[in-house]
Amino acid sequence: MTASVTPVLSSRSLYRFFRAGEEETCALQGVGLDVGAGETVAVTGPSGSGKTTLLNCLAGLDEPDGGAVTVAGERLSHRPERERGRIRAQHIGIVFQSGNLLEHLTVRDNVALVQSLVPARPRVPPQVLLERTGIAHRAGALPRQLSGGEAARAGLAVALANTPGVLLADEPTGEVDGETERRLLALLRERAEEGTAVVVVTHSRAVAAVADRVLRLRDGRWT
Ligand SMILES: Nc1ncnc2c1ncn2[C@@H]1O[C@H](COP(=O)(O)OP(=O)(O)OP(=O)(O)O)[C@@H](O)[C@H]1O
Repeated sequence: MTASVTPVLSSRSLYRFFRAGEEETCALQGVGLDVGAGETVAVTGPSGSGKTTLLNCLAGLDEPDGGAVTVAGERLSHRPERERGRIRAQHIGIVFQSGNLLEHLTVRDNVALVQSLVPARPRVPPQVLLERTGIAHRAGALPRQLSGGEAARAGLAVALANTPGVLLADEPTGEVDGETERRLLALLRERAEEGTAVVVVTHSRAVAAVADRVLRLRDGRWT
């Protein structure tokens, strides 16, 4: 897959520090990244190397202490939360380990809610999306009634609900069996082929194998 010339997602020299008492951790130390439309980038690295911190900054869920994030030509970092929320809803789908499902809504209604946030967007009907992610049979279930693998599939359906230009996924296949992993990977590839820029944090070789580029973080820097 060849990336387009203009990146859909960019980070420039990202820094993020965490302070706990006397101790300071430099979770990100000048991380740059450009991801083009249709490109899939896998981010690997040991525990504590900064992968989740990077994804949080790329999603606008966390603010970097230095550097900038740009999505679809708009600066995402160092903007009020309300504006970051708007940019996220328009351009970014997120699959996080902590889950992206609202507990009081069924799987189907979680998808429908996300789609209602940006009404003008062309998109796949919820039922079709749930079938493609292999979770249609649990459409009426609440998140707490799902197994880990089912929750992963439902989470991907929600992340893809608005046909986002950027998909950020933290270990999306962490809790699924081999067959489900193949199915989710096929879906990620399909989205990338339709033009989505995908960044996936993973320890899985199968996931890294389908990526166009595999980047490795260590101590908050690319190695
Ligand atoms: N909110 C926080 N407060 C203090 N330190 C933090 C915070 N979040 C992350 N860190 C520290 O920043 C570093 C990077 O953490 P991060 O979660 O990004 O790593 P990771 O590569 O995703 O790890 P894992 O593979 O174990 O999920 C770690 O040393 C972690 O302890």
